[in-house]
Amino acid sequence: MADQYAGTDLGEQPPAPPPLPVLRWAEPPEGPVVVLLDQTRLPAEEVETVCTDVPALVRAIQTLAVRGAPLLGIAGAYGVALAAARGFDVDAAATQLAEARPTAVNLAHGVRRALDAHRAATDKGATPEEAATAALTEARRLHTEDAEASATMATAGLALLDELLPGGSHRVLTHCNTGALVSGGEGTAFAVVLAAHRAGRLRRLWVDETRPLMQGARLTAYEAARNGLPYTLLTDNAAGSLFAAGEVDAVLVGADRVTADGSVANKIGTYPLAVLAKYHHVPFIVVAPATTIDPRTPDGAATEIEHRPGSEVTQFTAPTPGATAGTGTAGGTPLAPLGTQAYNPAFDVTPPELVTALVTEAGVVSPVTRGGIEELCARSRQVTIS
Ligand SMILES: CSC[C@H]1O[C@H](OP(=O)(O)O)[C@H](O)[C@@H]1O
Repeated sequence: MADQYAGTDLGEQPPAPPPLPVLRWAEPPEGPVVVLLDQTRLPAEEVETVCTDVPALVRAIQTLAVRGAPLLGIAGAYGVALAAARGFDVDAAATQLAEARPTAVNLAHGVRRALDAHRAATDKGATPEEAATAALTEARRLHTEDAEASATMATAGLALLDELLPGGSHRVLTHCNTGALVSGGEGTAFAVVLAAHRAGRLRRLWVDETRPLMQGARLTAYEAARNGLPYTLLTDNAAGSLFAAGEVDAVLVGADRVTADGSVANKIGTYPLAVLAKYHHVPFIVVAPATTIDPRTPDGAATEIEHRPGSEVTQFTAPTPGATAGTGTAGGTPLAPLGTQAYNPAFDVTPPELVTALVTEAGVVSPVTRGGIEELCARSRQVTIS
């Protein structure tokens, strides 16, 4: 392929960048808050949003100011801690947080962990302050666990890439954003890409722009640039031609929910990549922490897929405080005639038979089967308990 696509040349490799302040708990004099990097403003601006109550955090989740399955779980847990610390109705807060977005099971999981910690403390006679502290401690534990899971998955994922693609440096295609912006650590699939880069085995990262909210163009390219990766952006509809040209060695994506049979719900546009990978005999690898596995949802058909406003498809909205790109708020630039109806599912489902391997911190499953999922769940409970 013509060398004009040889990857964004960043010249001298910059030193590893400081960690992104993606989400943190703070206790200023006026009371505890959850502070998050507003992802709707990236890459143009690095702006923090301070959430002083649960409705503000719910809005941040719904507008994707904070997003990405593992980080949604962490945000949900801190949201319960925030409600408890500020004397709000904790049960009502937990319901509002868990229902803010339906597909990423991590959100409900994180809310549940903090809520259970709060209830357990209360049941043991803890004061409201002590119960609030218990919820915060659990949120912090989940935050740390996710960072550790990210590092484990990065190592396991790179070992798998080296096993599947011996002897070379890898050309990886990824979809949406799965880096530090979705994680307590360096991410899921993107953490594997980072590990390959640091090991000198990333030849190129192909970055799907990921319509309509452009998580790839806005966020993955931002993380790739700040880490000095050789990356090339492409429109989603250009991916097929890359496979046809033999330019993709592996596909690495994240997940929002892995069901009991191994079906993978992930950003819309993932399923077509899995079909392309199958047709072109390219490994299709899903990287997700065990908190993304949901054994209670039997299969992909039972997975609730979030449908978002059609205006995200029919309009472009320049990043403004609290507005999701394309939400049709004042000032949106029409990309279609006004009144155009748009189909806008935020996720699709990839059946397990199209997944080469599922990489988690509890182990790698390949092929992806119901039994393999059950084994991961059993192992992750052991990991959690230990
Ligand atoms: C590995 S979690 C990242 C996951 O979340 C994204 O969805 P969204 O940006 O709507 O939160 C997408 O599905 C990514 O794969």
